[in-house]
Amino acid sequence: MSIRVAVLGARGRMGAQAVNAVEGAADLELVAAIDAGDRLLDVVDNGADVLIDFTHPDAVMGNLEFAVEHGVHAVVGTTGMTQDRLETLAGWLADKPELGVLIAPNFALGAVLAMRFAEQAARFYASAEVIELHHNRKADAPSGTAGHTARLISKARAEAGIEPGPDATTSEVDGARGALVGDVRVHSVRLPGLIAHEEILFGAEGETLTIRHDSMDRSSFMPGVLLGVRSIAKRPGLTVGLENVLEL
Ligand SMILES: NC(=O)C1=CN([C@@H]2O[C@H](COP(=O)(O)OP(=O)(O)OC[C@H]3O[C@@H](n4cnc5c(N)ncnc54)[C@H](OP(=O)(O)O)[C@@H]3O)[C@@H](O)[C@H]2O)C=CC1
Ligand SMILES: O=C(O)C1=N[C@H](C(=O)O)C[C@H](O)C1
Repeated sequence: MSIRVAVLGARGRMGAQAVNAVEGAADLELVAAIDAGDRLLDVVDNGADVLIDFTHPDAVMGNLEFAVEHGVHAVVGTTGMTQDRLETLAGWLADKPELGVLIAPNFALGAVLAMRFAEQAARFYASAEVIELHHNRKADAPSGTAGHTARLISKARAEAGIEPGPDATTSEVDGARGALVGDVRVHSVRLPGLIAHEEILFGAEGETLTIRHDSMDRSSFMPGVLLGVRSIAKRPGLTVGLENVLEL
């Protein structure tokens, strides 16, 4: 039996890709393609098992409240999922123990691996910075991926008892040293021509390590999205990060 899927944000850059990916998968059936202003109840009326959300940070929590209320599993790529939001979502899910929600800051395999590699490197380097580069139509900065990467590095360093490395800056034009996420500096670049790119830089005496990932095409996110859709019914509760599904 096929998995019945609804796509939210269906006319957007990612939603349109997700619609095509679902339509191209023999074991999935697209039952609703919904964008801003469309009728959300079609998700339920058309019997969706799983919804995919690629909408907007301002819309995603409302969509998730709806999904949980109506017993629809959710696979979420939309950014803006702060710790407060994750706690709220976990609270909603506590009343629906059979339901699964996957929040993935990045569905591209290479990006997930890059984050894992950065987490592993973090305990060996006191100094680390993240540069993320995206298309100039992106609403949020820093990217969800960069935020997640920075938090992973901060946590790994703290667990290893490492303080962030020295920085002699005493005079700064506002923003020149980037934004602090945890205790990691994150720098955001926005340019037409880019899709989604991230560099994680580590420095120590006499050496640097750079981990870089590039999504050249939004199709790079689709295998991860489909994996999420196929596995979410077997993962009740809240899962944050595709690395957990991949068992990295
Ligand atoms: N996790 C991952 O791997 C990835 C995540 N993303 C994230 O996905 C999100 C979407 O990105 P992208 O596709 O580039 O953005 P787009 O702006 O191209 O698409 C978003 C779409 O969602 C629509 N929308 C807004 N509100 C609602 C709503 N309440 N219900 C249904 N549809 C709605 C928008 O309509 P309108 O324009 O009319 O508002 C638009 O068509 C972003 O947060 C982005 O960071 C992106 C790439 C990969
Ligand atoms: O908006 C995008 O394009 C992307 N958003 C996600 C993010 O903010 O990390 C994932 C990827 O970087 C593309």
